[in-house]
Amino acid sequence: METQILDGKQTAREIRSELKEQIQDCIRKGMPAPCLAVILVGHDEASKVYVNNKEKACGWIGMKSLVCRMPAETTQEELLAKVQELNEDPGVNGILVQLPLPRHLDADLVINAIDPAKDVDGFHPVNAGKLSIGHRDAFVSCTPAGVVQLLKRAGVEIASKHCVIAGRSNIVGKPLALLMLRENATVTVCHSKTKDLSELTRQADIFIAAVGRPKMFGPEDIREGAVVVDVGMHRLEDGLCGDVDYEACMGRASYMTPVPGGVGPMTIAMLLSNCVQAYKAQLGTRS
Ligand SMILES: Nc1nc2c(c(=O)[nH]1)N[C@@H](CN(C=O)c1ccc(C(=O)N[C@@H](CCC(=O)O)C(=O)O)cc1)CN2
Repeated sequence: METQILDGKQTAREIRSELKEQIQDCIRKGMPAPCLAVILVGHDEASKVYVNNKEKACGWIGMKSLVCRMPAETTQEELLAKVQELNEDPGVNGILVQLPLPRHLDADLVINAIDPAKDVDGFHPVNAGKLSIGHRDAFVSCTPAGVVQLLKRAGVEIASKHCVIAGRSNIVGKPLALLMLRENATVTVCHSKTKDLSELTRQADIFIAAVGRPKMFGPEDIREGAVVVDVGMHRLEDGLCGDVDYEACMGRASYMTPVPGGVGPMTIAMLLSNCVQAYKAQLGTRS
């Protein structure tokens, strides 16, 4: 079987150009450029790469970015004070705190402190709760939103399909299950306590791997012709890979996302989209 690549880089490029147009329209009408504030605490190397990618992406679409780099020793109080300062800054439309935080910091406490109207990661309980009851004005977390956009823009049918998600994290697995339900898929969520995991993944029309274990899934775990989406991101000695053995599944899956170049760039594209959504909503309340 020929496997079609779900090209996240190209799709993210298309989304960025749509957002750039929207921002230029707003600026032509006299509105200020939108601004995304990113807080990076400590020196996690991968986080530095991701924050740099976010900063670059903002520049590409005409969005301002404010990167607050804070030392690893930052206290909970100092971090909460920074979040509050950004909440109160009318020039800041979106706020995110890059995860993971250093171990001594409570991420939930920090996320709860972000104004839900500026929570462009979609992690705040208000936004997560709104998603769970179908409110469409909530910010949806970027990776799940990116997966759905990648599938829809590639013309992959989701409605009535059996979608199996391996992984139940708060930032990917759980919101992704809700989004796929919203798209009328039949959703199965697997996790570390699931028995006969392979029996379930082989039943999937759409299999989404989000377990955080390099190359955990191979051709024996997917049905011939399944759509395979790999949310994993691992830096091994021979380069980046995902949760799926990409080369081994080539020729068995009908569609597959590469790592890198699949879900990752879509995560950033959807972050930009959320920030433009926040910007427009805030301008609407101010006009
Ligand atoms: N506050 C947040 N923290 C984290 C999030 C998030 O959504 N919000 N998600 C991940 C990291 N992440 C975004 O921050 C992220 C990971 C990977 C990529 C990406 O574009 N990957 C590229 C390869 C990049 C490289 O060269 O290493 C790809 O897959 O092609 C973007 C964003 C955890 N933290």
